[in-house]
Amino acid sequence: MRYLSTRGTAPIVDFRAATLAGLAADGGLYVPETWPTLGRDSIAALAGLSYAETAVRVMTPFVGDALNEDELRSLCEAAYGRFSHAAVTPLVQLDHDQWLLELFHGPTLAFKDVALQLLGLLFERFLTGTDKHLTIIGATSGDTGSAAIDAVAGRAGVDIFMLHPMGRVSEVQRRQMTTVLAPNVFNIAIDGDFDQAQALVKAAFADRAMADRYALSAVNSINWARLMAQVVYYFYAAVRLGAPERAVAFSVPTGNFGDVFAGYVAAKMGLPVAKLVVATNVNDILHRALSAGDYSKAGVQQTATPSMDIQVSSNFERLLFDLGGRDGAALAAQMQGFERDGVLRLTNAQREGAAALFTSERVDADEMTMAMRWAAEASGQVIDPHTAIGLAAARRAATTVDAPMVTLATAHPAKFGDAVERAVGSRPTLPLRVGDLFDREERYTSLPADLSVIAGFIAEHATPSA
Ligand SMILES: Cc1ncc(COP(=O)(O)O)c(C=O)c1O
Ligand SMILES: N[C@@H](CCOP(=O)(O)O)C(=O)O
Repeated sequence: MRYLSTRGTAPIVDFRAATLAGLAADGGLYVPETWPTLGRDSIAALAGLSYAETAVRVMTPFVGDALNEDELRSLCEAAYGRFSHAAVTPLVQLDHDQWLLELFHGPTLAFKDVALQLLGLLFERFLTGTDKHLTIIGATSGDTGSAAIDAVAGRAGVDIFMLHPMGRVSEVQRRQMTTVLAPNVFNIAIDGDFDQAQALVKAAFADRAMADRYALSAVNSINWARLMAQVVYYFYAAVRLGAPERAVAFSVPTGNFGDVFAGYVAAKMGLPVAKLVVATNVNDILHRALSAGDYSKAGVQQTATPSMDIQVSSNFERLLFDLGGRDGAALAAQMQGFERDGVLRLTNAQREGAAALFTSERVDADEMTMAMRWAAEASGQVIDPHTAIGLAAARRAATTVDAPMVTLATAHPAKFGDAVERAVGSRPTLPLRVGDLFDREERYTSLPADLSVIAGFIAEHATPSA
């Protein structure tokens, strides 16, 4: 399998190179040259397989000859062996049509672990036997940071610099990052929002001298390997609910459009997906894009769902590229216009293509609270606020979708104890596995949202690549 850039001018690369690079040299995102498909028989044959084995079957076509099947299997077994639930991503039924897919049983209690546990191992595997040293630079609105840090802390050949927006993540999220004191982990609290953090990361990659000197790599969902690993749970869940005989719909609380784009990839691979519901909070750029073709920036509002307080959704570029006829030059012009003016109008082809599979819902704070209460009252499930945005959207969309509806439960409720307590009146307990989080020493550096300052900090602490 080979990977090309959405902006059309970077060299085409294999899976190993796409994983190690993260972002393509022309500023675009890597996508597979073609979408591999799994036929009905192959999908039916996933029934009853373990999560790790399902992952091997779904990911093998994307990995190509970068790993043989046994190597991929041993990485998957190691990655998913660290999850606290035997099913890795269990399904929970809420009522006749509504289900939750619990994606938070990994070490840092959010769906990011599903991909990042594997990505940490892929980095290690691809660096073994080389003298290359990777410098990971990432941006987080709360969950990617801790999952990425857990995946690479203490590993040889890798340093990680993680930017989070100061004061805009929950205390549990912050402590999960800042209490990891491994010498290769550098937490940076920037004076700005997540969009600024993400823009700084992309600007660092655009500085080709810096990117090459430090072998910059990405752990955000701009890295294709992240999305590839997230495709797996769509298959795993759908097969348990009757696929390929029965189509299944998914509601996905959305920020950077990575998780829901993985659902699009699953559909492209042949999984019968009845609908993908893109659920946003009041930071609704994706809802406006999908319902009215208007992808234009508005100021970011702080909400009880901090991980979704995003207005520039990186992976939307991948969708626009695929639906726009895979024309790198046209997409580059569209994205440059967006970067310049903060406005992008979808073409008719992009709008119609999106409408065939996606629908979108904007969910406000009251509806989020109602969804948390409904889950608690109807089925005794305490859900986190992000999941509640997805569930509120799922219940609205269910009136027009004739299929089982699965909401992706993206974080453990204890990560957002204050918001959960406000909604349902009791505070969820942190699982024992996070240990003495509130007693541990924290370490982070506060810096302005300024590339030259961030680059200076990296130059001071990172190891240049061989
Ligand atoms: C708990 C939670 N839910 C939902 C999202 C949104 O996912 P995505 O950015 O892949 O759209 C995030 C952040 O990415 C998150 O941390
Ligand atoms: N919500 C995310 C934002 C970054 O998303 P990613 O999936 O692109 O890494 C977070 O928790 O950091």
